[in-house]
This record gives sequence, C-alpha cells and structure tokens, in this order.
Amino acid sequence: MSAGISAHGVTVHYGETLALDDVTVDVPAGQVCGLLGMNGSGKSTLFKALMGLVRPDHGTIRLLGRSPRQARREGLIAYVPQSEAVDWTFPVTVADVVMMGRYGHLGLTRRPRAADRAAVAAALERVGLTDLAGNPIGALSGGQRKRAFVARGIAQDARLLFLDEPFAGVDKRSEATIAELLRALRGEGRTIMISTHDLASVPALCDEAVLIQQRVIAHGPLDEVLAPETLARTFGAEVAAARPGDEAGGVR
Ligand SMILES: Nc1ncnc2c1ncn2[C@@H]1O[C@H](COP(=O)(O)OP(=O)(O)OP(=O)(O)O)[C@@H](O)[C@H]1O
Repeated sequence: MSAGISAHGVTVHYGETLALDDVTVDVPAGQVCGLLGMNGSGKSTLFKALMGLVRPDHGTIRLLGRSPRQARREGLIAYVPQSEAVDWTFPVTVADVVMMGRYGHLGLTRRPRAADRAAVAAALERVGLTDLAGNPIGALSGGQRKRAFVARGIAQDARLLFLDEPFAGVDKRSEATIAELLRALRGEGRTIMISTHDLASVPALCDEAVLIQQRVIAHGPLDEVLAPETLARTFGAEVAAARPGDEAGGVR
C-alpha cells in the first residue's frame, strides 16, 4: 500500500514545552486513522506539523510523497479545526466557507466560475446543507458547522483530511451523518486522520489508531490499540474499564 501520511522522528517544542517527542506514524493511503490522547497530549500539534504550520525540531514528514508545504500548495490537505479554533462571528455564509475550498482551483481572475459554483453545490448537497447555504456559518449548530468544513474539503477535492475532535459538541445524529460521510470519503481512496478523546466513536469509524502522549504509545489495528491493558497503561484503569462503545469511553 502506498504511504498516505508518513511522519518519522518528529519532535516539536513550544519554548520549553515538549509537545511531541520522536513521533513516528505511517498511515497507508486510503485508511482512516484515529489519533487518540488526553488533552494536551500533542494531537493538535501533530496536525499542525503535518500541515507545515509548526516546524519540527527534528524529523521528516511526507504526505502522499510530498513535503507538507508542497502538499498544501497542491491543495491535497483539508483541515477541519476544533470548534474553539474558529471565530464563528466572522460574517461569512456556509457557501462562502465551502467556496474557500475552491481557492486553489480559481483562475487568474480569482473569481469563481461555473465549475467552482457547481463543486460547492455538490459538496453542500453531499453533507446535507443545501438549504442552509446562504445562512451565516455562526448561526449553524455544532454538527452543521463541522459538516460545512467537511464540505469545504470535498469542494477542494482534498486527498488527505485531518479532523480535530470532529465529534466534540456534536449531537448523536450529526455524529452518525459525519461518520457515514467519512466512510464514503475513505471509500474514494482519501486518507483520513481524526483526533479524538472519545474512544466510543473509534470502532465504527477507524481502521487503525495511534495512542499518543507526547510519544507514540501504541499504533496498529483497533483490537491491539484499544486492548484494555494498552489503555490502562496509557490512561489508567478507570478509562480502560469504560470500554470503547460505552457512552463513558473517553480519555479527557
Ligand atoms: N502555541 C503554543 N504555545 C505554547 N504551548 C503550546 C502551544 N500549543 C500547544 N502547547 C502545549 O503543547 C502541548 C500539546 O498541546 P496540543 O494542543 O497539541 O495537545 P492536544 O492533544 O491537541 O490537546 P487538546 O485536546 O487540549 O487540544 C500542551 O502541553 C500544550 O499546552
């Protein structure tokens, strides 16, 4: 299988704080990988490093064989940020957000053409937000906002999708819709990495998982990574006892 995400020996500091310590993760193209860890374990930092937004002190990163910068320039990466990282008062409509996915496709005039508008309409349709296209993004529910950002990635035709806590603040129905959408996107050969502290959402969605706590604690098939002894080693016996699939299965 060809490499989708390949990070080798990645170490990141913020000043004195060690956020990632010698992290090596290889995800084959076309897989959904769950990135699991407690708050502050380095999940967002790994995404930022993969996108070339923070520069590792050491290590190398290749995305579909390219550097993060090149992958970004080619429009291969879509990022669905944590809700807290977005200014929801910014006056843009849902359709505007999705059109941002087309920026890399716009011609010299930088004006959307019929093909761009069609791609936006198709992406909105796919995530079930056609009726809300003209609404301000800030007026949407948590789940609808997430779907709008996934639509931006679809309009972009990104080959790699990074989703930071996609189920936080999302109702169960939207969670199911997003999960179904991600499975369909995986079926199209896209590589997906999803960070979550919510172990319950992992089995239905991910082919494999990485447990991080600055370092990689475990990486592999779900039955290995989610084994009670691995979870207990990482998060303590209490979390391991709340098995994935339980409502209480979380690692906050
Ligand atoms: N810009 C920054 N400046 C200084 N320290 C930071 C910065 N961003 C993150 N950190 C620190 O780096 C470590 C890893 O943070 P990171 O946000 O990557 O973790 P996380 O697993 O995504 O956590 P969360 O689930 O809370 O978002 C934490 O100790 C955090 O306090």
